Amino acid sequence: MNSQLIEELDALGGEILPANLRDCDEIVLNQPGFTARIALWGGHLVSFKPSGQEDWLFQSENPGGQSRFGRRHFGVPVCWPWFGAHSDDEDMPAHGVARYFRWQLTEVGRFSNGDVKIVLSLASKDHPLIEEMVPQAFELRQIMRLGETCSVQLAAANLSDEPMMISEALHTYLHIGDNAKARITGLEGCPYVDKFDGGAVKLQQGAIMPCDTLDRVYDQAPQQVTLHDPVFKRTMTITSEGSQSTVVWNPGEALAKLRTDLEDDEYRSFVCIEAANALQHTYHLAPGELRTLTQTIQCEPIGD
Ligand SMILES: O=P(O)(O)OC[C@H]1O[C@@H](O)[C@H](O)[C@@H](O)[C@@H]1O
Repeated sequence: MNSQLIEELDALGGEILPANLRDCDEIVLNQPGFTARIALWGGHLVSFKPSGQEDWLFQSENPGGQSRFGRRHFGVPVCWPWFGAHSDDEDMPAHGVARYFRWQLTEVGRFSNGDVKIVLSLASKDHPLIEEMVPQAFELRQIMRLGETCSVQLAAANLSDEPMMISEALHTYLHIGDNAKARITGLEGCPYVDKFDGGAVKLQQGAIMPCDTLDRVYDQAPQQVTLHDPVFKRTMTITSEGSQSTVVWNPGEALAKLRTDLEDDEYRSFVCIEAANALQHTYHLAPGELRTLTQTIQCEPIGD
């Protein structure tokens, strides 16, 4: 890794530590107001923990599948260039390739208001296996902005001379005190595809509560959704830009027990609210085109 970047990270109060995640390095940031961790494997923002608060992001205790395409459940995985199963090849891993490769740290600094800026990139040309799996050349960049709020912007460029078919998500695992008590508002009246009910199309009636056994792709969703957590006594506002679908996922008890890459009880401690473009919002990224998808989390305490 470039020594200037390491010096810049050091000046920010950050360091790179060897982690146990696929033996890949992790960036650890210690700031006066928060700590954060970013795994270069998969380019995951793993943890964002403001001082005196519970982490905003969930991390599974389970190390996940140890194969090349083993899944890990924490932080903000990037699903790209496909969301869910591959459209015509069942041997391809779920949710694309971006979360299974090592990203490069390319920039470290601050925004003008003092927020920390970390930029990671993943270029297909640097990974022969990606070139085998995805015919078109591309480059991805994530700009993480960490301060009073926490945001991830994914920028994707098609560097080939053919269009690319894209579905995508920032698959954020939000950390909650108890999924039976947490509630999501903002999606009332939106149509959704219920993946736990054979893809039936339904209309959201009222708030989502409990946050249990949900695998839903919402369409025409507003760009802002709120997660109310009476146990951690906070509300999180999740704002998306560049997203036409909002995915809400919690595996529930039965599915969690079947999974070997998640501990049995962990479904109680997270709900995923994902900024996405999926199903009918799959789109063509033209040669030379760049698109961005952004998700920002804000958090407010709930008084007693
Ligand atoms: O286990 P994975 O591949 O990380 O995916 C978790 C879930 O991610 C959600 O976004 C999908 O809608 C679910 O169908 C999927 O099960």
